Amino acid sequence: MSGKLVIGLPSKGRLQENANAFFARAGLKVRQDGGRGYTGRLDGMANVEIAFLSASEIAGQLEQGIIHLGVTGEDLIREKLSAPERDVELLLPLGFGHADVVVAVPQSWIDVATMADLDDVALAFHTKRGRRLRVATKYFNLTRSFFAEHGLTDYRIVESLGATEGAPAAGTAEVIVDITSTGATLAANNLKILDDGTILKSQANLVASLGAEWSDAALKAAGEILDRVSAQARAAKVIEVRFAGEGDDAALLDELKKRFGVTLPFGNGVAPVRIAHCPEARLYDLVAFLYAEGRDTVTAVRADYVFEAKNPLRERLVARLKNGN
Ligand SMILES: Nc1ncnc2c1ncn2[C@@H]1O[C@H](COP(=O)(O)OP(=O)(O)OP(=O)(O)O)[C@@H](O)[C@H]1O
Ligand SMILES: O=P(O)(O)OC[C@H]1O[C@H](OP(=O)(O)OP(=O)(O)O)[C@H](O)[C@@H]1O
Ligand SMILES: [Mg+2]
Repeated sequence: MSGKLVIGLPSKGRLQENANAFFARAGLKVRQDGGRGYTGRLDGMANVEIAFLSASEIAGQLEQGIIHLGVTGEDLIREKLSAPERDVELLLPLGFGHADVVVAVPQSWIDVATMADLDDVALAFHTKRGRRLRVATKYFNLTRSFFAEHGLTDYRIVESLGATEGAPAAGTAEVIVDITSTGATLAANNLKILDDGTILKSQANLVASLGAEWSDAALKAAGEILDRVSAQARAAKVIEVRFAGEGDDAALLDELKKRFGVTLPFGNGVAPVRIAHCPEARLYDLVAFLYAEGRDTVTAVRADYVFEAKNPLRERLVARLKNGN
């Protein structure tokens, strides 16, 4: 290995578009080699290599330490890794790729609403038919552990790699475990989610491999990416407000902190320009207050980044790498 930071990104679809947008917000442009190649880079970061992979391959390569960082669904991390707590760190939920892994049964099963009801049905089914209730899924591990937590043992899994929601109507299974986002596919197949049948609320995460070879260059590149991401996220939450200072303004600044929830990123100094980061929802209240205080001009700018040397995200990665190996 070159010692570079290797990042696994989804190679297609909505996950890919959203992952690219996530890096772009942090000022990092994803470039695909040759336009459609399966490798790439981040503009301006010489020590980064990108591998375009399927979401499930990303989970596997994080486990094996082939890639350092990856963007993939939490569902795939929990399903494919034998010891996710030991082998990876979920650094940041990314706010896209939302999908719930759920247990669903035919809507016609009107007296089945909970996992306990399903347990009753499973026992009755076995007794009456002489065979066990079938659950169609590709989430073997999540299904086994969730069913075990609910004391449900009288079933068998039938592997389904696609069109899982069609299994009950096709007669290949009675129950399904699959992901749902809008619920349209379940509804179209006359299925309903059990009241306590949500196994996992998944979304895409930025995930770090703890078993990868972390060279100094790789760790430095990851640190810069995480700093940019944190700075952008912090900046997106506030608006920078400037107004004329009068005297040391200590009392006024204290009042701003109490009444408007602002932070004073550069402290209560004697500088004539006061800089306050105001929650967006409080901006006009703050401006009106400053007018009333005799500050005739207030400007509000959006900071592109609010960098902070102490970054819990980067520190957690470093701490996990120290402890985990
Ligand atoms: N509506 C959706 N359909 C499919 N996946 C979704 C949906 N919403 C979110 N996801 C998430 O996207 C990830 C799966 O992505 P994708 O289907 O590209 O990967 P894959 O399963 O490896 O590839 P393939 O579907 O080609 O086998 C999972 O983490 C899943 O939870
Ligand atoms: O709740 P919904 O919004 O209806 O989404 C859920 C469906 O979307 C996915 O399939 P997709 O069409 O992406 O095809 P895939 O199975 O090939 O990934 C998933 O496998 C579900 O079947
Ligand atoms: Mg898919």
